[in-house]
Amino acid sequence: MNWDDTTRGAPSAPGTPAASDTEDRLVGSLADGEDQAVEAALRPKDLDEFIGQEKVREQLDLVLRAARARGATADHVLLSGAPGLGKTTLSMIIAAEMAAPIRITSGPAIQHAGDLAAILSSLQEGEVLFLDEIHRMSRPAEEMLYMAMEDFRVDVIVGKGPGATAIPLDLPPFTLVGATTRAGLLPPPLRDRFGFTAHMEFYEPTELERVIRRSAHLLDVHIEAEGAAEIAGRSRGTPRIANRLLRRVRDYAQVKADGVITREVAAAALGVYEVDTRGLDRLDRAVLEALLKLFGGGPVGLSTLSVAVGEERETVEEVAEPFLVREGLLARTPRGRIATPAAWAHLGLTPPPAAGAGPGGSGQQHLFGT
Ligand SMILES: Nc1ncnc2c1ncn2[C@@H]1O[C@H](COP(=O)(O)OP(=O)(O)OP(=O)(O)O)[C@@H](O)[C@H]1O
Repeated sequence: MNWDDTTRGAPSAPGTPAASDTEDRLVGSLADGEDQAVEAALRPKDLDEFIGQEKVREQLDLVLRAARARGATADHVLLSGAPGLGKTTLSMIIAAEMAAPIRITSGPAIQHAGDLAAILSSLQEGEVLFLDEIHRMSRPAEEMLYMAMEDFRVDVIVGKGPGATAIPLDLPPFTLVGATTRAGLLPPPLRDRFGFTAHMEFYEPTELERVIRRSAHLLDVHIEAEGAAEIAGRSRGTPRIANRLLRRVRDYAQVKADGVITREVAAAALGVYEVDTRGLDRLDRAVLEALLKLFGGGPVGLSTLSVAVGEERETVEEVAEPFLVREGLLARTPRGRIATPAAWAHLGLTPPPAAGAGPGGSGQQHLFGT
């Protein structure tokens, strides 16, 4: 495997999660330094080991088997889905299943067409090129990629201005695996050049339980089924978060218990880290509590809500809200943010009369801020 060392740590750009999602959040979905160090050991190595995503697995299995039977390089693959759902892992599995080497890089690392030409021209026949955050590649690089994907050829421009010449360069057949959190951000000409496109969904708690039990086994941690279920329920549908919570619970079990992760140990450990039964952390709960306790469940404007929580508007909007919306706890409406009945129930509070009717609900006449 060949890691392109410019891959990580590139500046963020529009379309990427807010910086605070990467910083000291146990339930953040982006990889932190510790995740990167242990993830390699926890990655499933083949499709059989890969848990969940049944449809994607079945379809990919067919694509790869057929290519192997033809003795051909596999079609280009586009994987879309939230961070931490297994896109990098699947790209490595594709390479392993095709017995091919893999090169890993990312869109932000390729700012010039020349960067891409250098990578493409050094690929071996059949190699898998994993391009993470493909939607963040520069325009000239993207255009070079069109021809490379379709004709296995690039035009290298030598010189500048009227004297510039395009020198065609043949490439060995390769498989591009592109990953993106937002397939909708890809220009159609790029999207259309992928032979197989898969969207990865958030995982069911039962699938995350299997991820956690498998990881516990690899980390040599003793975990009971109920302990795994407790962690799975708080993992926000994301294997990366499940594995991270498992490591924190393991620490707690080692220091405060006899090393075994039971339901009680998992619940107590995650209580210490302020990750609640649905996977909400301190920030998520602060937003919900302000919405319910200060504004009667809304509607309330984002700016007002952010001031009440003491956070930047962007942090509330980009870090806390997406998960609250996904969980059906908060709704964004043209009149402002509204808590749903599930939010009142989750915080154990009683909605005021005529409140808590959810999006489009009646009786909520007050509008705080904008
Ligand atoms: N289906 C799965 N079964 C078991 N473990 C998984 C699965 N999917 C992901 N994981 C684990 O979750 C962690 C994160 O996965 P991975 O790095 O592949 O996510 P990603 O989607 O590429 O994230 P990013 O977009 O941030 O790069 C890895 O440690 C991997 O082992």
